[in-house]
Amino acid sequence: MIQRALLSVSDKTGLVELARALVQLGVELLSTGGTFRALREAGLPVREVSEHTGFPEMMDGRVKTLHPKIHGGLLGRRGTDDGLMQEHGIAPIDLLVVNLYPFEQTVAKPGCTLEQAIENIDIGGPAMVRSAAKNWLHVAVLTDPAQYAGAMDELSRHGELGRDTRFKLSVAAFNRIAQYDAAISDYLSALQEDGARMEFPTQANSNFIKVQDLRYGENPHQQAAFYRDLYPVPGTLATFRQLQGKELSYNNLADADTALECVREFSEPACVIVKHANPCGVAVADSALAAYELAYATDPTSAFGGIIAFNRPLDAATAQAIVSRQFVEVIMAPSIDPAALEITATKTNVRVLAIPAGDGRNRHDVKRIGSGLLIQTGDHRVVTADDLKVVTKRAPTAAEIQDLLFCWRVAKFVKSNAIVYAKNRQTIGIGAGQMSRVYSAKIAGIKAADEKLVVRGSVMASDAFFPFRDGIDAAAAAGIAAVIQPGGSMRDGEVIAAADEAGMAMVFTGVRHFRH
Ligand SMILES: NC(=O)c1ncn([C@@H]2O[C@H](COP(=O)(O)O)[C@@H](O)[C@H]2O)c1NC=O
Repeated sequence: MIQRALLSVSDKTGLVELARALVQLGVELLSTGGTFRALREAGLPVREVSEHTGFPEMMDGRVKTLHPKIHGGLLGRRGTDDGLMQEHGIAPIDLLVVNLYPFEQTVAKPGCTLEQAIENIDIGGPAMVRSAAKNWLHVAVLTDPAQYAGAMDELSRHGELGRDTRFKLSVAAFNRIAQYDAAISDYLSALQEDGARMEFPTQANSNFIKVQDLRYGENPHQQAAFYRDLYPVPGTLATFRQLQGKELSYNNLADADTALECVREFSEPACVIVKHANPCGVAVADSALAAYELAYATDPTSAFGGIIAFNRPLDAATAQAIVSRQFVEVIMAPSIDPAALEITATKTNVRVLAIPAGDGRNRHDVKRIGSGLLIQTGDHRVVTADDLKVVTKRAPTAAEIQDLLFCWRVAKFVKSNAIVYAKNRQTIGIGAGQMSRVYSAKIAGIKAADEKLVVRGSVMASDAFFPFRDGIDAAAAAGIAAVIQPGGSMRDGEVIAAADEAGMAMVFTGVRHFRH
């Protein structure tokens, strides 16, 4: 039975409704300054904590609830500590409603000072939350207005919050405290003496929320689950809505991430098909359907069972073209037209994801290694025509520049060593993940030949510089007309000479896009 509740909240959403329902159930209310005033103004019977403890709130609210009568009331074991509690005049508190000073929101504001941040570190709130959550067998704790309705419903039906509910609320409370402390630690450990923030703080904390268990990991003998950031960036993969299809697998999600990131590189209608972490076909065209047709044509063999991403809504014609032609694991787009969904529904296994618009990206890339993490800022560098340095006698034509930039954007998402051939903003051969660049170039050529795509007059992107002229010689022999690459090799002179001998145009970006 809940006889007494303490309410102390910064976010007063839903407070009065909750308190009114508690009063109707005969619960005695205790409260701190601002919360007390809000309840009083709503005409509800409530006693101030300071009256209850006989000790005033002081130090601008730094000390309000830090008192044995409060913590004893929250921590006392009913049935074990009753005598002690009576002896010391400690009344049990059965329900705690607390949400904390808005530290996260405060430090997110531009220009937030250290002093403002420090004053928004809640001390008494988390202390009470910990006391109540530890004593979950006897005490219930609400730390989020989103929990109020469910709690009120259960209370009105059963007159109390059951054991299961109290345990879940206790776990949620400790999770909230962990998030809160991580936010404080993140903020302070990134702060430098001059007030600037370090890119990489002295401690890296993480708060990830489980979205779902996965059937298995990369392989069936591995277990897996999918977690998202506590605060996902709008437009990133974790914000997806699955509209139909089988449960997503570990590999689906990993590949979908590459497909989404790649397709968002383009502002015109684009389609990216990913297989085993690499794009196997990418194209830009006047419509999603035309882009899909071209992307598919790059490598139909690999596109089988692929992940297909669009940067435009999925329409019925495109959905029809896909499902009538190929086996596909995942189709993703910013939104899915209802008519397209009717078509994909005929293939019940196909996972269809809507990823709401938003071009946010995670600031950091993280890779787990044995007992450690490698953290880097994301590879968000965009190369434009103005960044290109022509190094050959022949400068690329306007059409070649368009293809070179297209090809370069694709190469950024191909595992190194990456070589991409393209023409008319369609990939026509992709060589990925080889340990030597010349082999990636050979594979790109083989793929184009296998699909009977014409290499002559195409352009080539290389994610890093050519260490020797052999890659250029091979490309020239295949008919490549122009090349984009970072430059910077010791043998750039030889490489440029090879291009000049073949009458090729070559541009340097000065930027490398390794991807491992
Ligand atoms: N100092 C204390 O003893 C203390 N006890 C509760 N608080 C916080 O004070 C806030 C509510 O204050 P008010 O009721 O005055 O609006 C809550 O966010 C609560 O977590 C405290 N504030 C900071 O530590």
